[in-house]
Amino acid sequence: DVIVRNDTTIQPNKVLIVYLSRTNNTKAIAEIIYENMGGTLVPLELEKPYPENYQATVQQVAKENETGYLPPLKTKIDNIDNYNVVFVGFPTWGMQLPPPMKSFLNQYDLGGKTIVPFNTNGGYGIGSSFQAVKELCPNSKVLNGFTIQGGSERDGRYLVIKDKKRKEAQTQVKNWLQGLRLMKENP
Ligand SMILES: Cc1cc2nc3c(=O)[nH]c(=O)nc-3n(C[C@H](O)[C@H](O)[C@H](O)COP(=O)(O)O)c2cc1C
Repeated sequence: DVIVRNDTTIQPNKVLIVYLSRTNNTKAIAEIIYENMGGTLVPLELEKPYPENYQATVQQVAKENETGYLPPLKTKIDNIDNYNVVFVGFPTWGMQLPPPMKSFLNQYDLGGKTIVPFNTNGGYGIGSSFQAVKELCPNSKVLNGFTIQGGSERDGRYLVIKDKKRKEAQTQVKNWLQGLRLMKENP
Protein backbone atom coordinates (compact mmCIF):
# COMPACT_ATOMS: atom_id res chain seq x y z
CA ASP A 1 0.00 0.00 0.00
CA VAL A 2 1.12 3.50 -0.72
CA ILE A 3 1.03 5.75 2.28
CA VAL A 4 0.31 9.31 1.35
CA ARG A 5 1.65 11.66 3.95
CA ASN A 6 -0.39 14.63 5.09
CA ASP A 7 -3.63 12.94 4.22
CA THR A 8 -6.05 13.64 7.00
CA THR A 9 -8.47 10.83 7.57
CA ILE A 10 -11.49 11.50 9.66
CA GLN A 11 -13.91 9.21 11.38
CA PRO A 12 -17.44 9.98 10.21
CA ASN A 13 -18.70 10.22 13.78
CA LYS A 14 -16.44 13.24 14.29
CA VAL A 15 -18.02 15.16 11.42
CA LEU A 16 -20.89 17.60 11.84
CA ILE A 17 -22.55 19.24 8.83
CA VAL A 18 -24.73 22.21 9.78
CA TYR A 19 -26.53 24.13 7.08
CA LEU A 20 -29.06 26.87 6.54
CA SER A 21 -31.25 26.54 3.46
CA ARG A 22 -34.47 28.19 2.38
CA THR A 23 -34.93 26.89 -1.16
CA ASN A 24 -32.81 23.72 -0.73
CA ASN A 25 -29.77 24.57 -2.85
CA THR A 26 -27.44 24.67 0.14
CA LYS A 27 -29.19 21.56 1.42
CA ALA A 28 -28.26 19.76 -1.83
CA ILE A 29 -24.59 20.62 -1.28
CA ALA A 30 -24.83 19.54 2.37
CA GLU A 31 -26.19 16.17 1.22
CA ILE A 32 -23.36 15.74 -1.26
CA ILE A 33 -20.82 16.49 1.48
CA TYR A 34 -22.61 13.95 3.67
CA GLU A 35 -22.40 11.32 0.90
CA ASN A 36 -18.64 11.84 0.84
CA MET A 37 -17.87 12.36 4.51
CA GLY A 38 -20.63 10.71 6.49
CA GLY A 39 -21.26 12.36 9.84
CA THR A 40 -24.28 14.13 11.25
CA LEU A 41 -26.38 16.33 8.99
CA VAL A 42 -28.26 19.11 10.77
CA PRO A 43 -30.50 21.79 9.22
CA LEU A 44 -30.51 25.08 11.13
CA GLU A 45 -34.01 26.03 12.15
CA LEU A 46 -35.18 29.18 13.84
CA GLU A 47 -37.54 29.54 16.75
CA LYS A 48 -39.35 32.06 14.58
CA PRO A 49 -39.00 31.23 10.86
CA TYR A 50 -38.52 34.00 8.31
CA PRO A 51 -41.57 35.08 6.29
CA GLU A 52 -42.45 33.11 3.17
CA ASN A 53 -42.36 36.35 1.23
CA TYR A 54 -38.97 37.01 -0.32
CA GLN A 55 -38.98 40.82 -0.06
CA ALA A 56 -40.14 40.72 3.55
CA THR A 57 -37.28 38.34 4.31
CA VAL A 58 -34.74 40.55 2.55
CA GLN A 59 -35.92 43.49 4.64
CA GLN A 60 -35.88 41.58 7.90
CA VAL A 61 -32.38 40.28 7.21
CA ALA A 62 -31.13 43.77 6.35
CA LYS A 63 -32.47 45.06 9.66
CA GLU A 64 -30.94 42.15 11.61
CA ASN A 65 -27.58 42.76 9.95
CA GLU A 66 -27.77 46.45 10.81
CA THR A 67 -28.56 45.90 14.47
CA GLY A 68 -26.47 42.76 14.96
CA TYR A 69 -29.57 40.83 16.04
CA LEU A 70 -28.93 37.10 16.44
CA PRO A 71 -32.17 35.17 15.86
CA PRO A 72 -32.70 32.38 18.43
CA LEU A 73 -32.26 28.86 17.04
CA LYS A 74 -34.70 26.02 17.49
CA THR A 75 -31.96 23.58 16.51
CA LYS A 76 -29.85 22.34 19.41
CA ILE A 77 -26.63 20.38 18.94
CA ASP A 78 -25.96 17.80 21.61
CA ASN A 79 -22.35 17.17 22.56
CA ILE A 80 -20.70 19.60 20.21
CA ASP A 81 -17.42 18.54 21.84
CA ASN A 82 -17.69 15.12 20.18
CA TYR A 83 -17.11 16.66 16.76
CA ASN A 84 -13.78 17.85 15.48
CA VAL A 85 -14.73 18.85 11.94
CA VAL A 86 -17.71 21.16 11.49
CA PHE A 87 -18.95 21.97 7.99
CA VAL A 88 -21.06 25.13 7.95
CA GLY A 89 -23.25 25.79 4.91
CA PHE A 90 -25.29 28.86 4.06
CA PRO A 91 -26.61 30.95 1.17
CA THR A 92 -25.34 34.47 0.62
CA TRP A 93 -27.92 36.84 2.03
CA GLY A 94 -27.50 40.56 1.39
CA MET A 95 -23.87 39.79 0.46
CA GLN A 96 -23.28 38.64 4.05
CA LEU A 97 -23.35 35.61 6.30
CA PRO A 98 -27.04 34.98 7.16
CA PRO A 99 -28.00 35.95 10.72
CA PRO A 100 -28.98 32.37 11.75
CA MET A 101 -25.46 31.16 10.94
CA LYS A 102 -24.07 34.05 12.96
CA SER A 103 -26.29 32.81 15.81
CA PHE A 104 -24.92 29.29 15.47
CA LEU A 105 -21.26 30.33 15.39
CA ASN A 106 -21.85 32.68 18.30
CA GLN A 107 -23.69 30.14 20.42
CA TYR A 108 -21.31 27.17 20.22
CA ASP A 109 -17.68 27.04 21.23
CA LEU A 110 -15.88 25.73 18.15
CA GLY A 111 -12.40 26.55 19.41
CA GLY A 112 -9.81 23.94 18.44
CA LYS A 113 -12.04 22.46 15.75
CA THR A 114 -11.65 22.51 11.98
CA ILE A 115 -14.37 24.59 10.33
CA VAL A 116 -15.22 24.06 6.66
CA PRO A 117 -17.54 26.64 5.06
CA PHE A 118 -19.69 26.08 1.99
CA ASN A 119 -22.02 28.43 0.17
CA THR A 120 -24.58 28.82 -2.57
CA ASN A 121 -25.58 32.19 -3.99
CA GLY A 122 -27.68 33.87 -6.63
CA GLY A 123 -24.72 34.74 -8.82
CA TYR A 124 -23.11 37.53 -6.82
CA GLY A 125 -20.68 35.36 -4.90
CA ILE A 126 -19.85 34.85 -1.24
CA GLY A 127 -19.72 38.53 -0.27
CA SER A 128 -18.25 38.85 3.21
CA SER A 129 -19.65 35.51 4.41
CA PHE A 130 -16.43 33.42 4.50
CA GLN A 131 -14.57 36.29 6.15
CA ALA A 132 -17.35 36.50 8.76
CA VAL A 133 -16.96 32.78 9.53
CA LYS A 134 -13.26 33.35 10.19
CA GLU A 135 -14.00 36.29 12.45
CA LEU A 136 -16.62 34.37 14.42
CA CYS A 137 -14.28 31.37 14.84
CA PRO A 138 -11.05 33.01 15.99
CA ASN A 139 -9.73 29.88 17.69
CA SER A 140 -10.63 27.39 14.98
CA LYS A 141 -8.85 26.30 11.86
CA VAL A 142 -11.05 27.56 9.02
CA LEU A 143 -10.36 25.76 5.73
CA ASN A 144 -10.92 27.06 2.20
CA GLY A 145 -14.62 27.12 1.50
CA PHE A 146 -16.68 25.82 -1.39
CA THR A 147 -19.04 28.03 -3.33
CA ILE A 148 -21.37 27.39 -6.24
CA GLN A 149 -24.16 29.28 -7.92
CA GLY A 150 -27.55 28.23 -6.61
CA GLY A 151 -30.95 29.76 -7.27
CA SER A 152 -32.26 33.28 -7.30
CA GLU A 153 -35.50 33.59 -5.44
CA ARG A 154 -35.75 37.20 -6.56
CA ASP A 155 -35.96 35.97 -10.17
CA GLY A 156 -38.22 33.03 -9.43
CA ARG A 157 -35.44 30.43 -9.58
CA TYR A 158 -35.73 28.15 -6.58
CA LEU A 159 -33.99 24.77 -6.39
CA VAL A 160 -31.54 24.59 -9.29
CA ILE A 161 -28.98 22.13 -7.86
CA LYS A 162 -30.82 19.08 -9.12
CA ASP A 163 -30.52 16.59 -11.99
CA LYS A 164 -27.56 17.47 -14.24
CA LYS A 165 -26.54 20.41 -12.06
CA ARG A 166 -26.45 18.16 -9.02
CA LYS A 167 -24.16 15.74 -10.85
CA GLU A 168 -21.83 18.62 -11.74
CA ALA A 169 -21.90 19.79 -8.13
CA GLN A 170 -20.99 16.26 -6.98
CA THR A 171 -17.81 16.37 -9.04
CA GLN A 172 -16.92 19.85 -7.81
CA VAL A 173 -17.50 18.96 -4.16
CA LYS A 174 -15.39 15.80 -4.49
CA ASN A 175 -12.51 17.76 -6.02
CA TRP A 176 -12.74 20.37 -3.31
CA LEU A 177 -12.73 17.79 -0.50
CA GLN A 178 -9.77 16.03 -2.08
CA GLY A 179 -7.95 19.34 -2.33
CA LEU A 180 -8.52 19.86 1.39
CA ARG A 181 -7.25 16.35 2.02
CA LEU A 182 -10.33 15.51 3.97
CA MET A 183 -11.50 12.00 3.45
CA LYS A 184 -13.55 9.40 5.13
CA GLU A 185 -11.59 6.71 6.90
CA ASN A 186 -12.32 3.39 5.24
CA PRO A 187 -13.48 0.72 7.66
C1 LIG B 1 -32.96 37.04 1.88
C2 LIG B 1 -32.12 36.66 0.70
C3 LIG B 1 -31.05 37.45 0.34
C4 LIG B 1 -30.22 37.08 -0.74
N1 LIG B 1 -29.15 37.84 -1.03
C5 LIG B 1 -28.30 37.44 -2.02
C6 LIG B 1 -27.11 38.19 -2.30
O1 LIG B 1 -26.79 39.19 -1.65
N2 LIG B 1 -26.30 37.74 -3.29
C7 LIG B 1 -26.58 36.61 -4.02
O2 LIG B 1 -25.81 36.24 -4.89
N3 LIG B 1 -27.71 35.89 -3.76
C8 LIG B 1 -28.56 36.28 -2.79
N4 LIG B 1 -29.67 35.53 -2.51
C9 LIG B 1 -29.91 34.29 -3.30
C10 LIG B 1 -29.43 33.05 -2.57
O3 LIG B 1 -28.12 33.20 -2.07
C11 LIG B 1 -29.45 31.83 -3.50
O4 LIG B 1 -30.72 31.69 -4.05
C12 LIG B 1 -29.10 30.55 -2.75
O5 LIG B 1 -28.80 29.51 -3.67
C13 LIG B 1 -30.22 30.11 -1.83
O6 LIG B 1 -29.82 28.99 -1.10
P1 LIG B 1 -30.91 27.98 -0.50
O7 LIG B 1 -31.63 27.39 -1.67
O8 LIG B 1 -30.10 26.98 0.23
O9 LIG B 1 -31.82 28.76 0.38
C14 LIG B 1 -30.51 35.90 -1.47
C15 LIG B 1 -31.61 35.12 -1.11
C16 LIG B 1 -32.41 35.49 -0.05
C17 LIG B 1 -33.59 34.63 0.33
